[in-house]
Amino acid sequence: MGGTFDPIHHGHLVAASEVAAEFNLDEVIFVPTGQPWQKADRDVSPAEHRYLLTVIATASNPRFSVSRVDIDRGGPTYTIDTLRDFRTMFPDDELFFITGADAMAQIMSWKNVDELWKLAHFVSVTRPGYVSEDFGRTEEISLMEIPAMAISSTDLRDRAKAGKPVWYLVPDGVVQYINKHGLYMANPATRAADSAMAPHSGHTMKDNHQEAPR
Ligand SMILES: Nc1ncnc2c1ncn2[C@@H]1O[C@H](COP(=O)(O)OP(=O)(O)OP(=O)(O)O)[C@@H](O)[C@H]1O
Ligand SMILES: O=C(O)c1ccc[n+]([C@@H]2O[C@H](COP(=O)([O-])O)[C@@H](O)[C@H]2O)c1
Repeated sequence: MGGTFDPIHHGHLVAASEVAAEFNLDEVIFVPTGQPWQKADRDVSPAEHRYLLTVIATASNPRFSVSRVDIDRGGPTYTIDTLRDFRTMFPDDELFFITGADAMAQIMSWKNVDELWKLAHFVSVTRPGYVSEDFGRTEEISLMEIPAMAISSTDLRDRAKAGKPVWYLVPDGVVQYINKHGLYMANPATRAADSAMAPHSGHTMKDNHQEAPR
């Protein structure tokens, strides 16, 4: 399952879990993007933060793991490269690529799209607000309904910036990592000061800090 994961949230995790159960997958490998070229018009957090957030969020599930291939390759991330790398790493395995309906709707704009179908079977899960589409490629794309999770990373970043809670929309460890590193804050100077702070220093950041639920 590829994604920018800025930050990873329960929508991603439920999608992965549902597809793993439905298709009897041995493992779901989360692949954070290096440079998501179709998001070049917006700020994307450094890959190392997104990678660690993904590791934290998936750590409790023995069938979940995280790959650095797209980050370590460098340059813009194309799924054609991801799948070629995975085919090399797992020559005898059946490969699936998990997307949400919004990502699937854009797939015809992806690099070398005609070759993608030969490298993996695509599973597109439902996502609130988007229409599921298989472009008539019923052999290559499975559409799957999952419990509706109206969560997006964009909304989470906006909430964190506005000082609204993100608790329970993401795993607890993701909230703690966001706090520790001051991710998505309005003021980068404040972010640098906060990320240098030791945990439990007594400092409170009323505008940005995610207060723990009481
Ligand atoms: N709530 C969700 N339900 C189902 N699929 C999702 C959901 N959120 C994301 N996905 C899918 O997960 C993959 C990675 O998504 P991505 O990391 O871009 O998250 P996002 O929430 O869409 O981020 P952003 O709001 O920053 O664009 C994509 O295939 C996307 O369609
Ligand atoms: O290959 C492409 O050209 C391409 C274009 C856009 C997105 N993708 C992949 O789609 C996955 C979801 O992307 P995103 O931007 O929704 O996080 C992620 O693995 C991206 O690398 C791939």
